[in-house]
Amino acid sequence: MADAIALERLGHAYEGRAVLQDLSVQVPCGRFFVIIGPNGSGKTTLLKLMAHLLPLQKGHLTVMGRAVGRFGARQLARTIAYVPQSVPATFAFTVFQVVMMGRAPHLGMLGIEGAKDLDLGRQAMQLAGVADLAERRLDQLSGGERQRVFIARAICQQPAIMLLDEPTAALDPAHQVRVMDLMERLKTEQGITVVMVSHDLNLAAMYADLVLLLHKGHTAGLGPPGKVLDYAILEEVYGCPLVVDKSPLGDYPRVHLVPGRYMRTP
Ligand SMILES: Nc1ncnc2c1ncn2[C@@H]1O[C@H](COP(=O)(O)OP(=O)(O)OP(=O)(O)O)[C@@H](O)[C@H]1O
Repeated sequence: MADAIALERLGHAYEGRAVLQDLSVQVPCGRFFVIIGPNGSGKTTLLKLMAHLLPLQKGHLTVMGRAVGRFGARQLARTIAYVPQSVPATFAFTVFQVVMMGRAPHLGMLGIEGAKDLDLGRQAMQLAGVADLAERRLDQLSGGERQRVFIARAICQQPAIMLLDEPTAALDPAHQVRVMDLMERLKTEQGITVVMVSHDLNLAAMYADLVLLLHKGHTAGLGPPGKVLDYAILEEVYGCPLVVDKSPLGDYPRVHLVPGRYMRTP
């Protein structure tokens, strides 16, 4: 299977401080790929590099077999949709207007939306569960509602690859499952490649085909959840005790945090 994204010896530094080092990773087309790792391990930086929101400093990055720098902005926007970690609340547009921005790379010279574009916008709002908020302004929404609006915008963009930075962080359990199920459906029914940063190890366990565990800008684990979500690997990377057992729902690892009081010796 071709790779949706391939990194070769990728490195990145901010003001001379290296945050990603020598990363070589392939994301095969049509897979659900989840990036996990401690705070500051480089997950968002990696996702922004994949989206070409940060300039490539070191190494190679190809998207659908083509060097990322060789894409025009419009072409890249038709290929990749990016949902940021936090979205500005002070955005004086309505939900529907924001969702329709996802159509921009598909519109003609005059930028006029047709009936098909408007339908796709409404469908995307339905799928992300924000249809009833269509006429509300973004600054009148809760954090979780705003997050779902940006997911709707990404769906409306009809990309081949979805990059999502902690899309479930502000969501209640029902909306978390809804977003994860939706991404799984986009993968299964439309062959979309989903790359997601998450701190939720159990969501990663249940939905990911492949998990990348980052530690201080390096790969500490890469493979199916059953291989990467191993307690010894996780404890070493996160630096805290964890218990991993088997989910009652199926053949998935399940990760438990361990309260400090269980670690004290009597
Ligand atoms: N614009 C920036 N300028 C300087 N340093 C930055 C910048 N953005 C991120 N960093 C630093 O780079 C490192 C990696 O940051 P990044 O946001 O990629 O981590 P992360 O794994 O996504 O973290 P988190 O789980 O907390 O969201 C951190 O040490 C962070 O402080």
